[in-house]
This record gives sequence, C-alpha cells and structure tokens, in this order.
Amino acid sequence: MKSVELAPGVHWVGAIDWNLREYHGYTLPGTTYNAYLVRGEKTALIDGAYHGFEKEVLGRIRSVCDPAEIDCIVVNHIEMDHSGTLPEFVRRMPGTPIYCTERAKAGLARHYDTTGWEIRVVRSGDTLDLGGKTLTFLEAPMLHWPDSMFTYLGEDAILFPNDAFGQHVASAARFDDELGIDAAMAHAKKFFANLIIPLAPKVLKKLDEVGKLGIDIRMIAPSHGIIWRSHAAEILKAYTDWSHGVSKDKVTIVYDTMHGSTTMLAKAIAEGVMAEGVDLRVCLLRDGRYEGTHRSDIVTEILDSKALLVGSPTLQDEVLPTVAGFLSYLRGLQPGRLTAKKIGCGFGSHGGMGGAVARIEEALKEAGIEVIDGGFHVNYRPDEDELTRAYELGRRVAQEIRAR
Ligand SMILES: Cc1cc2nc3c(=O)[nH]c(=O)nc-3n(C[C@H](O)[C@H](O)[C@H](O)COP(=O)(O)O)c2cc1C
Repeated sequence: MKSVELAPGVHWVGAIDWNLREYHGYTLPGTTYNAYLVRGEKTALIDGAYHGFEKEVLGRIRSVCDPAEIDCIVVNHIEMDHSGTLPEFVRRMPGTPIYCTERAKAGLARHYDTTGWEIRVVRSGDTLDLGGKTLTFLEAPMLHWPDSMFTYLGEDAILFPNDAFGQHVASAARFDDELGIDAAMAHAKKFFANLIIPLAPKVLKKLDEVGKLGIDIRMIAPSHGIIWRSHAAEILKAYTDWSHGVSKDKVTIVYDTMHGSTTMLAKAIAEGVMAEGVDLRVCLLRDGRYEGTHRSDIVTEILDSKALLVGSPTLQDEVLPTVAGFLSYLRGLQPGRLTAKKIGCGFGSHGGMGGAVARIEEALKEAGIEVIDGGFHVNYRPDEDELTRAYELGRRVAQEIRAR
C-alpha cells in the first residue's frame, strides 16, 4: 500500500472503492474515500473511509509511519463513508483525541458506541498546533450535513473541505493534473448537481467568508476524488458559477412514454428549440425497454440549462412512475435555490381526462422553477396541428431563454 505526498509531511492515505456504481440515487464510476496524514512534531489523521476499508487506510498510513504514532484524529464530517473506519481506529489507538464540531460529537454517538472516545469539540477559528504544522478549523454547517467542517493547514495552504469540491471517480490519478482538468471538472459538476444544488446559498456565503479570511489556498484536498493541486482557483470559480446558476442557452427535455405519443411531442418541441439555434439535451427516462438517461446525469445537464421541459402521459390520473421518481429527485435538489432561476413547463399525452401535465407543473414550481406557457397536452396521438404547436412551444422556450 502506498501513500501519496501532497507536500512535505502531508500524505493521502485514503481508499479507492473501484466498483461502487450507485450511491444515494447517484450513478458513479467508483469513488475514493480520502484520508490525509499531516505530520509536524505531532501527527494528525484527517478523516477516514467507509467501514470495510480499514486495512487499506492503515496500510497506506504504514507507508508513512506506524499508526501508533498518530496523536490526533480530525473528523470533518460524520457520514459513514468518512467515519466508518473510526471505531477500528479508536480500538487500535485508544485515547487518541478526536477533533470535531459539537454536532459531529452528537452525531457520532448516534452512529457508534462512543463510550470512552476522547472527543474534543472545536469551533471556527480554533487551531491545533502540531509543531511546525498548524490546523485551523472552520465550521461549515449544512455543507453538507449539520456537523460538517473544513480544516485548513496554514503552512502548506491546503484546505481539507471534506465533501465540498469533491467528485466521485475511481482512478489511479490522485491529482487534477493527472486525471485531466476536463474529466475532473465533469465529475465535480455531477457531484455539485446531485448533492450541492440545494446548498447553493450556503456555498456562496461560505466562499465569501473564506475570501474575507484572506487565506491563501494553494491546494484543495476533498474527501472524494482527485485533489485540486493545479486548478484550485478553477474549482473555486466553478462553485461560485454553479451556485449562481450560471447557465448556457440550453434546454433540457426529460420525458417517458408508454405508446410513443409523448415522444412525438418531445421530438417536435426539440425541433423547435434547434430551429432557434439553442443547445439541447433530450433525455428519455429509463422505462425498462430502452436504456434511458439516469436521473443523476439528467440533473447534471439541468445544472447549466436555462429551461427544463418535462413530459409524461397520464397513467391513472398520475405521471408515469419514472417521471414521478425524477420529479421527486428534482424537488429535493431545489434548483430554485440557485441565484438565476430556470424556466420550465410540462407536456404529455392523455386519454381524455389528463392530469399528468398539471402534476408536472406543480412539481416544477415546488422545485423553484418558473413555469411558463400553462402546459401542453394532447388527447392520444398528436395530429399535425398539435405537432406544429409543440414545435412552436420549443421555439418560444428557446426565444425566452435567449431574451433573459
Ligand atoms: C394503464 C393506463 C392507465 C391510463 N390512465 C389514464 C388516466 O387516468 N387518464 C387519462 O387521461 N389517460 C389515461 N391513460 C391513457 C394514456 O394517457 C394515453 O393512452 C396516452 O395517449 C399515452 O401516451 P403515450 O403514447 O405517450 O404513452 C391510461 C393508459 C393506460 C395504459
């Protein structure tokens, strides 16, 4: 097992979960659980990994020092993908002080039997002097759990922000310049779209707070994925842009169908959007017969789209289950919390009663999307006139976003 040096006395000692393909509703090509050793006169371990990765992390630590030499453990976030190794580490290193926030202390006790654990609560601005290396703590509540905090290593200007700026990717690359900036940004964007969107106002506030501290950030070492060594400024800017909802003139159409009528509408709308020269993604939700686009990839497309059109036929007075699942996921992510608001509308086919389009538009509003155009629905197969009206809807949406 090898560690990877970030700076003299600072090592990555994390674990690679090569085969993880799904995590809280999000598809991923594996991930890493990043833990770091910081060695001054004393040695600190920052974060950990999921239960089951103890041997891997300990093996990497051993390539730097005897685990018995660890003087303290920093828990930036209690979620089990970072704290799962903690019980075993405490068992092996009894009495080792654990530094975390007040809420983390309470949360750890809800996950593990913390009897006898030496937990020391820290607050923003508190420091831990390791002798030649100084850790400063910054509470970051709800980025992304109540217990979250960032740790800053002043001497090397390295920020350990746990999940913030992370990405789910399993690779031999440990650094942004090794993976390539385009791939690193693409993974970071998907992570932001699936986890961070509802926290956008908090991200902007925290970035402002960090900016006012005037600290130098040369490297950002998150708890998942690659370490931002050459492109720290770019990922900071990307987080600012994504939180502000900086978007392209781009429309995302998401739909599912039983017999193809809603597909006909989606395609006619798409033609209208393209006729206006606006960028477009058309995403079929998985319905078992076709390999559709997964909701976690769809929300990544929505992040930088200005408009979202959602289509479904009516099924028992409802939307199709695939569409319902997508809308539920979208409501949770709350794209309305991004500074720039998105526009949207519903469309679909029905057998006379309808209902799906109204449900879609209700859900879009609840997600914070401004609903325009009052919904577009047809009875059974759309005729030529209805397809022309669908095409015109596409044109109108494209014109509207260009005008904004
Ligand atoms: C099981 C089932 C339930 C349906 N329930 C409704 C309904 O509650 N209200 C309605 O207006 N149409 C209902 N329909 C009719 C469909 O909405 C209609 O066939 C529509 O054109 C299908 O669109 P698609 O071709 O995009 O799948 C139902 C159809 C099926 C197969």
